Formats: sequence, structure tokens, C-alpha cells
Amino acid sequence: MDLAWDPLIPILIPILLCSLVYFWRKNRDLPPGPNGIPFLGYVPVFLTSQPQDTLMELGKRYGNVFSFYMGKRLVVVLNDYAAIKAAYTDQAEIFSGRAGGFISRYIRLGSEGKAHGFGAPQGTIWKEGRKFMLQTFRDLGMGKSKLQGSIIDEADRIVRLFTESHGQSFDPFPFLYAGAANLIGSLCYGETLDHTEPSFKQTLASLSVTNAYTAHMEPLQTFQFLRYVPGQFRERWRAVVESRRQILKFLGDKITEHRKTYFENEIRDYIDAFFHEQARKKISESEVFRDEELLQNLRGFFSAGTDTTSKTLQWALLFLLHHPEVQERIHQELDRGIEAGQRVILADRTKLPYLEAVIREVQRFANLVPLGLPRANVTETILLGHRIPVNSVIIPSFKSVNEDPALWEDPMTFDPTRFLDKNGNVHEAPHFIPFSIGKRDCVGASLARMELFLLFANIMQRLVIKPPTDSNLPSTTDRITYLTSSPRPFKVRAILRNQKD
Ligand code: HEM
Repeated sequence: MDLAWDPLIPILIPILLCSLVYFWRKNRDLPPGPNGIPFLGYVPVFLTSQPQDTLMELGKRYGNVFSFYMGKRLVVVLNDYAAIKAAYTDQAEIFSGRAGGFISRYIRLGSEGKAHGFGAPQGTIWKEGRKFMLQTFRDLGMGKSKLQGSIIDEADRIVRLFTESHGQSFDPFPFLYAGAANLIGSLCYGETLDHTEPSFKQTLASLSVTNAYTAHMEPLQTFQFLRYVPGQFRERWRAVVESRRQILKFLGDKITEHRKTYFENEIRDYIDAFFHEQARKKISESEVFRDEELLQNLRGFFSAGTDTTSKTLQWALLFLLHHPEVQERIHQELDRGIEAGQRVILADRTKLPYLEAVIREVQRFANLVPLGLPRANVTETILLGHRIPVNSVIIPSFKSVNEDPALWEDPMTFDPTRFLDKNGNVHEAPHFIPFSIGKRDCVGASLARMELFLLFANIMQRLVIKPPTDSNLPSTTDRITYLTSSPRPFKVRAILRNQKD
């Protein structure tokens, strides 16, 4: 036996030494963290339904910057405000990359097998695409009063659909979801659709599927081979493929219709603005304004702008069921500030500080995007004393910021007044960061703020939201978490304010 090994020893020892040096160099000075299994990484993150809680638990053991492997990729968790700020603000350029797993990339693939859209990891397509989107949405009315008409119309539609239940219990979420998608649609392709229009309805269902499986901890994101394994992963993969196809067909049809009616002197929406830029720039010279970028940018806006706004409003309704005193105070403020029968407009914001504070507290307490969108560092760097190898997956734990007792008094209590100063005006602390911070923060934040205010205020202006009669008060702690975290579906009753229950 010994004799058989003898000739191999001079070969094995250098291999062993090289491996040791390789692993030492690879892992030296990394943030601390739990050990994983070779090739799989730290398995518990794939098994939990609430990864934000698993990571917060790890944070108690390993501190505010810790790391582990998911598959062969290093994940670095920023587990408090100081760590997120140190990365996203103090090293803004370095942490401006976007990480994405297999499914995220697959969804962005074009016909020639290259990924498109400004969800790009880094570079011109992201930078220029983001600049163009901000400018175009601003021109079309984001953050200004021009867009408010469409938002108020959508609020009217939601109120009408809610009241069609005639005081019976119903699930409000599908109406909020379609409403939020319609508002993105009005900016992207210039029209809002009836919530029951078949291709729109189908697209909304498909969006839910793609948004579910692009969560960070979805195993298919890390282990693409699972798509061939019979069972739930193959089913998920098939659902993603079909949903992606359907969403791109819906948006592709909108682009084709626009080509037929485009008139260069009239920019109706984002698609027209894109055509205009294509003509100005000579498409062949600009990778940012190719047709495939247009299609993928539209898909990205739908995906980012629909789940987020609608689920925030869903949480708002749920918290109101648990806090009737908050709803009562909103109604009193509306009655004082807004004439009966009038729609609430943006200019009314200063008259409604309590309602504004409620929206912020909903965002804090709901932890809607508890782990943000994964970022990546574009070069190797040192963060708070730890080495972060290039292209690590960076996960900010917004939940740990929102629940940090050092930052918020009594953080586990729903209390909108924490967002009011002593004069009753809205006050936002710097650590209130629902839209993230830094170079890659939420590009739709102004639009989202506008939508949340106008939709919530106009719904509250006309309705009282009451608990269901056919089920218990729904839970605020039982959640479904993908990229966004929402309550389990629940029912409410909606009563017109001038009507008896
Ligand atoms: C309540 C509503 C919303 C919340 C809480 C929210 C939150 C976020 C967060 C946390 C990120 C990740 C930022 C980062 O990596 O640092 C993000 C990115 C993004 N959001 Fe939002 N968002 C909302 C609404 C919207 C809307 C209405 C749009 C409209 C199109 C939008 C478009 C985007 C896009 C395109 C990105 C990626 C930006 C980039 O990679 O440069 N979001 N959002």
C-alpha cells in the first residue's frame, strides 16, 4: 500500500500546498460568517421562507458585515445602516453594480442570447438607460402634477371596484395590483386598461411568476441545473419560461402598435421618447437605444413598479384593520383639509401630514423589500476592515435598519407619529431608506411617492376600510416573501364614508 503511494507523493504534496494557498488567498480577510458545504454554500438560506429573518439572526452572531457562499459566489450582507451607508454612499461607484442569478439573467435575454435592459450589471446600458428613463418620466410628469390626473382616475376606478362588492368581504389586492400596473402602463405605452382585459390580466399573472422566482434565495438562481430535475424546480422553470414569453409578447405588441402611430413631434409616452432618441442617435451607433433594450426596459419598469406600490398599499389596508384609531385620525385630517366631494391633489400634501406619516410608517413597518435588490461591487475593496472580492453579491438588510432599536424608538410598534416633528410636520430621519441609497437607488422613487400619496389619500377620502365578516382579522406577521414581502391574501370590506355599514 505504502509502496503504491510513494511515487505519487512528490505530485500530491505540491497540489495540496497549492490548494491551501489558493483557499487561503481566496478567503483571507473576508467578513466573518457561517461555513457552507463545498459547491452548495450555506444551505439554510435556500430552505427558509423568510430569508430576512435568517440573515438577521446570523447578524447577531457575526456583526454588521458578514459573508457566506451561495453556490460558488460570495454573498456579503450589510446588516445595519452604518454598513449600508459605508458601502452605498461612501464607496458609491464601487458598489453600483447589480448582481443577478440565473433566472434574472434568463429573463433579460434577447434573441441572440445576450442580456438587455438597464438591469445590466454595470456599464453604459445601465448608466445611460437610467439617465434617459429619469429624464423621460420627468418630462411625462413624474414628480409633477401632469401625471396626477391618471393617478386620480385610477384611484376612482379602484374605489368604484371596491364598492361594487356592496359591503361584502373581498380581497383588495388584485385591484391594487392592476391599478399600479396601469400607472406604469400609462407612462410606458400611454394607456390604461380595464382590469379584466384578457391580455393585461394574463400579463399581471405572469409578472407575479417572474417576480417570485427572481428572489435572491430562489435555488434556481444559483443552481441552474435544477431546471432539468423533475418536480417542483422543473415546474417553476417552465412557469418562468412561459411567463417571460407572455410578458414580452404583451409589451412587444405595444411597441409594434406605437411604430404605426408614432409622430415625431408628439411624445406620448416612454416608447415614443425612445423612438425619438433612436432617430436622433442613429441606432447603429448606440447600444443603449437598440430595440431589445426598449423591450427589456419596459419589462423592468413593470416588474419593479407594480409589485412594490401595490403591496405597500395592501400593507396599508391591513395595518388600518389593526389600527382603527389611525384610520379615524386620517379621516379627521381629510375632513379638515379637503372639501367634501373634492379629489385630493398633490398640492394638498402639506394639509395632510398625518396621512403622509402613515404612508412612511407603513413602508418602515412592512419591510416591503427587506433585502433590497442584490448589488455587486465592481472592483475589489475594503469595507469596514473587511476585504470584499470583486463581484461579490451585496445584500443590504433593510429590515435590520427598520427594526434597529438604536435608530427607532419602540421599533416593533406601528406608530405613524414617529414621522412627525413637534410642530406636526413630516420629518424623515436619514436612516429611513425604503428606496435605498446611492448610485443605484430606486429610479422610480418620485413616481412611487406620488402614486402612494394620491392613491391612498383618494381611497381614504371616500372609503372606510373594515375587517371582513367571514374570516378572522388577518395576520400582520404571516408573510409571503420573494423579492418583495407581502401579507397572505386577506379580505376587507369597503364602505362609502357617507353610507351606513
Ligand atoms: C413603494 C414603491 C417602491 C419601492 C419601495 C421601491 C424600492 C426599490 C429598491 C429598494 C430598489 C433597489 C435599489 C438598490 O439596489 O439600491 C429599487 C430599484 C429600482 N426601482 Fe424601485 N421601488 C418602488 C417603486 C418603483 C417604481 C414605481 C418604479 C417605476 C418604474 C421603480 C423602478 C425601479 C428600478 C428600475 C430599479 C432599479 C434601478 C437601477 O438598477 O438603477 N420602483 N426600488
